[in-house]
Amino acid sequence: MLTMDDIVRDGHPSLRKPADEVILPASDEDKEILNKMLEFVKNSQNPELAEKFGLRPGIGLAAPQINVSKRMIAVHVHDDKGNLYSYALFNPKIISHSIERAYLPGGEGCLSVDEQIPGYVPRYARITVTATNVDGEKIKLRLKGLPAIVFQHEIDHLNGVMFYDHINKEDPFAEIQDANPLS
Ligand SMILES: OCN(O)CCCc1ccccc1
Ligand code: NI
Repeated sequence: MLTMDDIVRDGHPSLRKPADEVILPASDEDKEILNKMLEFVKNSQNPELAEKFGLRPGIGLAAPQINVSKRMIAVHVHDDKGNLYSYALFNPKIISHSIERAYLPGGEGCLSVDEQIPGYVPRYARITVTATNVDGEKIKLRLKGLPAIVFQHEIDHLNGVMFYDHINKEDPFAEIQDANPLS
């Protein structure tokens, strides 16, 4: 199983390198890696396992964070209605998005960033994502709320972008145009 020892930290070149498209159909190795990524995210949200293995809770993970420069992400998060969004995806792509933006009033964190970096991270409020799941099926997702935020955070990782790149350097908590804070 993956642990925090497998997660590279800010400053590691993999976090700033655009990741490569996964050749489909995916190899058994790539499927194994992606399944382990989703398992890590689920484990990190299990208090017993997180405690036992020293896992920092996370709602997503991108392959560059485990030093695999491939376009693979895992997400395991509930929206504000309690719907579960649990996905292990190859080559996710945002094909359209709202003009309206959204942000988490408490800011964001990252398993690859050990310190807190305060500030609003402006994201699109709604996105449409296409991808191929770990079973090889093409999927299209229309996302809003926290799931939309997480997917953007993970897809940023595939493009070498970190959450704090989006924070206003002059005033981290400056008002964001056309944006609503997620409750
Ligand atoms: O890349 C995954 N990761 O570092 C774990 C935290 C993910 C995350 C945290 C806050 C808002 C959106 C996404
Ligand atoms: Ni992250």
